[in-house]
Amino acid sequence: MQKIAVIGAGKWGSALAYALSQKNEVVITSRTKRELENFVTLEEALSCEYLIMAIPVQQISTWLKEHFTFSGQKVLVVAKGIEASTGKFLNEIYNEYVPQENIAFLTGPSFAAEVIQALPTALVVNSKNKELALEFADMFPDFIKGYTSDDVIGSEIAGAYKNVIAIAAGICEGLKLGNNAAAALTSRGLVEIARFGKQFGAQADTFIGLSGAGDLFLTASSTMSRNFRVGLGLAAGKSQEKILEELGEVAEGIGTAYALHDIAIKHELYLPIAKEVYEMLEGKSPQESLKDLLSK
Ligand SMILES: NC(=O)C1=CN([C@@H]2O[C@H](COP(=O)(O)OP(=O)(O)OC[C@H]3O[C@@H](n4cnc5c(N)ncnc54)[C@H](OP(=O)(O)O)[C@@H]3O)[C@@H](O)[C@H]2O)C=CC1
Ligand SMILES: O=C(CO)COP(=O)(O)O
Repeated sequence: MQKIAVIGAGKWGSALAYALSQKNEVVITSRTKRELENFVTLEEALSCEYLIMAIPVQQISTWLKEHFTFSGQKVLVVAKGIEASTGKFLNEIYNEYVPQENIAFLTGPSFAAEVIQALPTALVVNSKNKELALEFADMFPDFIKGYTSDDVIGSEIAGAYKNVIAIAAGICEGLKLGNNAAAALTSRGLVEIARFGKQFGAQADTFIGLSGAGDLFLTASSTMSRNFRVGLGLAAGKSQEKILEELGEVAEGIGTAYALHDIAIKHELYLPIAKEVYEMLEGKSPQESLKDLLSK
């Protein structure tokens, strides 16, 4: 039995702690203390051989700098997003602290609320170290089908970018533009993600699999998605602050839209949906943005 520590007891960290505890010994820690039997100090968590990192992307650089020293741990990063302040991908951030052979990234369509009910789910463990990917995939319980991939950058881009497309899809729904418009937006979103991924060396197949189309279709079609709900809020004319206050949870698509905006300028990339999401977050009218995206 493996001893695993989950770091970050939010929705996803808690759901994964539950899932992994079916076959392994699991402890959990978080910034805010919880009254849980298996809640431990950060120091104790960091001494475990396996770490599940569930801290959101926009906070992770500071957290790693303040708290993390590598001592041989095997790390599975489960967040999805791109750092807004630097445009760095998660694997670039973590690679400053953890060697490539010790790190893996989790992607795929997976609402925490369904994982915690033990509903059937398929996930992908992505790592340059195939043995490590298999080791993590093997830790999942029967209700989670674990796949592996070595396309770290492709799966990471897919997982991060779909949150931005989900915001656009939420706006489309909020504005009642219909099913045709939603399908157009989602499929064009997938093309936009894949084109962006190609620029950074991703494998094309990743985008039609679980990490790409799978997670995009889930997130861009359900009010269970926080990012989709951000879109609904924007369509209703709410401010970013008000939306986040009502949400009470992280929505990585916001920071990622800002990151994509900077990356697009730096690399001169055409990212039409991400650009409109960024502009709506900056105050452009959703009606105007969706018209620019969907009309001639
Ligand atoms: N929820 C889901 O269905 C899924 C989420 N993800 C991804 O997982 C990541 C986490 O999401 P989720 O758990 O849902 O988010 P939540 O909003 O539920 O929880 C956020 C977590 O981050 C911790 N946190 C926030 N800021 C800091 C900080 N400055 N230092 C340390 N810890 C901090 C919080 O700690 P505390 O509460 O102790 O203060 C909390 O544990 C995101 O990247 C998300 O995109 C991926 C797949 C599915
Ligand atoms: O990544 C997710 C599902 O795979 C969760 O999406 P939200 O953060 O939009 O809820």
